[in-house]
Amino acid sequence: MTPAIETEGLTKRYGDEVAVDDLSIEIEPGTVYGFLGPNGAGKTTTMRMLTTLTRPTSGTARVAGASIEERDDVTPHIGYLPDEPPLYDELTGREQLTYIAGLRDVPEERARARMNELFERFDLVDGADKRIDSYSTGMRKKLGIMQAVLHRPRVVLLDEPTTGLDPRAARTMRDTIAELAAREMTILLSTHILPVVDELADRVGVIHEGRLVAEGAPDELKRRAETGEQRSLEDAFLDVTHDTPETNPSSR
Ligand SMILES: Nc1ncnc2c1ncn2[C@@H]1O[C@H](COP(=O)(O)OP(=O)(O)OP(=O)(O)O)[C@@H](O)[C@H]1O
Repeated sequence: MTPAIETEGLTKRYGDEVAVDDLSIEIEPGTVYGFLGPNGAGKTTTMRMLTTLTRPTSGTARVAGASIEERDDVTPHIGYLPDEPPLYDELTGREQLTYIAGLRDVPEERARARMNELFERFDLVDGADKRIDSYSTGMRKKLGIMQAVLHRPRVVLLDEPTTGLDPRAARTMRDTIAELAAREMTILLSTHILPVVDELADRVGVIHEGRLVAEGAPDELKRRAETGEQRSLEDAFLDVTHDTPETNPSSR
């Protein structure tokens, strides 16, 4: 089966700084892949390369079988929720989604039905016809994920999807992610909220200083951190992301 996401030696430098360093990962279709890492580890930069928003310095990647060098081939298959969703403040939520549906060539009737379903799901029916500049952070986030999945992409990249959400909205977000995965979408989920990954991810990749320092099923990572007592994903995370001058993923 063609991997949903495949990177080979993916590297991004900003001047002397290496934001992403020789990243090679393979994600099978239908997987929720938890992309974990401390602040500045390179998660967002990786997502921006995979969504063709920034070009790698070196290395290659394919998303839904298409090379990230071919923007038009990649973008129809992906949905992206960045940390701060790009929204037009002067539009209403419904107008924003209608605009995105148009860009994505979603037929009008289908877009309308899908929008209504999403407004219901995210408990945003009352806000649908209000201007986005009146939205709270959580409402903006909800609208952001709606526009990321409106066209039912094969691969969804979510950057910190639960940040800024109240517990109920965070629950809806987690349920939605689980449902998208059940529908065979592949999800790359970047977060530093470990329980979210623990609950949802089939596999976890831990990135630290731009490099993949551990990878496996959540339980596998927990076991690796085991020292006789009950260990959590947090222990595993802290174990592999403490500052070391040389971190070799193959030795872990
Ligand atoms: N446009 C840019 N110009 C210069 N440096 C950048 C740029 N974007 C990212 N970086 C640097 O690359 C590194 C990785 O950043 P990135 O945003 O990818 O990390 P992250 O894992 O998403 O962090 P966070 O969890 O804080 O969002 C950081 O050191 C950051 O300062």
